Amino acid sequence: MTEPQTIVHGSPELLAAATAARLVTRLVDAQAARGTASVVLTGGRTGTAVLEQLRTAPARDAVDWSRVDFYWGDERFLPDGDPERNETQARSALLDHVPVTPERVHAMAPSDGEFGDDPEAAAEAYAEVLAAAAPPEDRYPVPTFDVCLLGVGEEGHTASIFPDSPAVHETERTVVAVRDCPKPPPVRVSLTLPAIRRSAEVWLMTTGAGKAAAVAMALGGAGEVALPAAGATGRTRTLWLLDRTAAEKAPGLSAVHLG
Ligand SMILES: O=C(O)[C@H](O)[C@@H](O)[C@H](O)[C@H](O)COP(=O)(O)O
Repeated sequence: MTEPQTIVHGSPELLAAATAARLVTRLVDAQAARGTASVVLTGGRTGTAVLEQLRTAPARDAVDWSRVDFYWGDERFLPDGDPERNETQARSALLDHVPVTPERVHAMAPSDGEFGDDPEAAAEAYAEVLAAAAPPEDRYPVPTFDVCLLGVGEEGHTASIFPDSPAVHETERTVVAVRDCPKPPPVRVSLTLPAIRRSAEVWLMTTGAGKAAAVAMALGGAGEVALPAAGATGRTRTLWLLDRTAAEKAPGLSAVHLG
């Protein structure tokens, strides 16, 4: 577990643009080191804004998009192409605009796909996708994602892991179905915290005064059951990327207040 670092940006727009630039550099560095890179995408306004900014970023094509593996931290369990699906929004924001390798875009199954309306089957299938991508020497069925992008909810959820939910108590499975999700739509598929924690770097990105209490609790030592975002840590780096309003209640933020 790495201690969280915090960077505070002057506005949500600046946070999205700066995080897009940060992601370009992270992916380029990974490809320089290994020839490939992997990123876990998130749903939500903030995560999608980052992809929108990435689409028009000047350095965008410093990344060899054909050698990036894309995963999702969670997905709304809806029919293929539904505008509310995180995959649909990510394709519209970025993936349809860069030369990705289709087989390297690892979307979670839709509710009208090969597993039908069975989110448990979709979750098990995605766990198998992760296991197949995991290096055998790691002896853990999840690859070491170079970066896992996550949003944060007002009550501290991240991905589709909500406070005191079955998902936050899950310690064995890497991907679970989520029902009765407090944030609509109610049925989802989500990585669990043990899976998220396999990431080299976890970046939690959030903006707005509505998130300030959750951010303050997470950075103030809250436990993951009450505040699941607090349990989203990377093996080499945990980075909280905030705008000023989301940071306003955080304890002793020694972060650099960037422009
Ligand atoms: O599918 C989802 O809804 C997301 O994965 C979810 O975890 C989201 O990231 C947070 O709810 C923050 O959303 P905002 O960035 O829109 O506040």
